[in-house]
Parts: sequence; C-alpha cells; structure tokens
Amino acid sequence: MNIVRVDNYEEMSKASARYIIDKVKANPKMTLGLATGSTPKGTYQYIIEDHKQKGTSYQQISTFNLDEYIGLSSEDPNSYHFYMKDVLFNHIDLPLNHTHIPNGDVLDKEEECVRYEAKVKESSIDLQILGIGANGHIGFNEPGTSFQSETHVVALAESTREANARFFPSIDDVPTHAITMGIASIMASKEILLLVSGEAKSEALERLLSDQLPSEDFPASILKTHPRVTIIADNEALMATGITR
Ligand SMILES: O=P(O)(O)OC[C@H]1O[C@](O)(CO)[C@@H](O)[C@@H]1O
Repeated sequence: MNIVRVDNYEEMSKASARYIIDKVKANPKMTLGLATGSTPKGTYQYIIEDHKQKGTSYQQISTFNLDEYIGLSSEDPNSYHFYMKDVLFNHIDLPLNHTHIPNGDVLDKEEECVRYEAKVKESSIDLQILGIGANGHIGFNEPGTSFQSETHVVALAESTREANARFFPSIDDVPTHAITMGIASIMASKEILLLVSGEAKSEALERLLSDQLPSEDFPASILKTHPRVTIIADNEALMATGITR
C-alpha cells in the first residue's frame, strides 16, 4: 500500500481530487467507484471546482456507489442517492444514466443485490474511492463480514448508526439496514484510493498499517492483499502510526 501523508483534511481533499482528475483525463471512459460519508465531500468539491474552471469532462465516465440505506427513497435527504446528487452529480457533466447506486427502496432486496452485483461485474471498476469506519468497515461491510461477500444486505452495527446519527433528526431515524457492495466486489476493483482524515480514524489506520494479518474482524485489513492501493491520510489520522513523513 502506497501512503501519501498530507497536513490536513483540505490537503487530503485536494490531493485526492487531483489523483482522480488525472485518472479521468488519462482514461475519459473509466468506471469510478464512489463513496459517501463526510470524508470524500471535500474531494468532490475540488472535482466540481476543477470541472467549472478547467472543464474536465465526465460525459463518458460511469460511476458505482458502494452502498445505500434500506427504507429511504432516493428523494430522502439522508439517502445516498440524494447525497451524491447534492455533492457531485448535479454539478458536473456526468450523465445521470451513467451513475449507479443500490436501490434500498425496493420490495425484493435480495434481487436488487444480485442485479447490482451483476452491473458492477459487467462494468469492472477502474478506481474505487473508499473511506474507512472507526471499526474498520469499508462500504457498509461491518466487522465479521466474509471476505468473499458480494453485494448484500447488512444490519448496521450500533456504532455505525451512532456515528451516522449526526445526519438524522435522532438515532431512531437512522436505518437499521443497508445494501452494500461486498468485500469481494470492492477487491475486484483494479485500483483503490482510501481517504483517511482525523483523529477519530487514527486507531483504525494504525491497525490497517500494522503487521497484523488480514482478519474478517477488521474488514479494511483485506486491502493489504490488493496489488494497487493508495492511502491519502492526514497528520491526525496518522498520529497513532508513528509515520512522520
Ligand atoms: O467518511 P465518514 O463519514 O467518516 O464515514 C466512513 C465510512 O462510513 C460510511 O459512511 C458508512 O458508514 C462509508 O460509506 C464511509 O466510507
């Protein structure tokens, strides 16, 4: 895993946006894997800024999101459908019919998982952007998820619901389940860019960078076995690792 150390969230966002923009310019028909949460918001802002100022085009790009809550409609402001439109899709020239997000608002969730996984496989993700949960989750793959998992329904860990409660009126409003790309679906990406910022992630990052063998107790640890992973992390996130430059 290649580690890029930056000073703070702003620098992480700039560096990751630059990384993604360079890949898009080199391969304007690429398939991007996208993440939600707080971490990539700044990256998306810099991508929008670059699109407006320098005209980088996303007209031929396709995207796949990692996950979606079950039970929220795509118009719900807390859904990841809404989030993606709000923070990225509505501000660049990416055709909406090139974007893919699991549909958490269907009757047959299992069928939706099979449909989504087939789409992901058919397209094959060139660059997957990831955040990490404090418990090591990637996408919504909580500790204990099989490394062989494909797109599936998950019961969210209480700690994840608590962490995400900040976006909802109360914790009771946070969905209990989600659809997420599995660990195997994520690992099939040709390249992975992991973004890590802030002290709250420092223990997770220390564990990821330690000598510990990959373990399903800590989903992100599988990334050690992927041939092309770049981690862009800020000083606070790297604090516990002893990496100083
Ligand atoms: O970036 P955040 O908000 O800290 O979230 C970390 C991870 O948690 C999730 O939001 C799921 O809870 C992931 O999609 C994200 O990568």
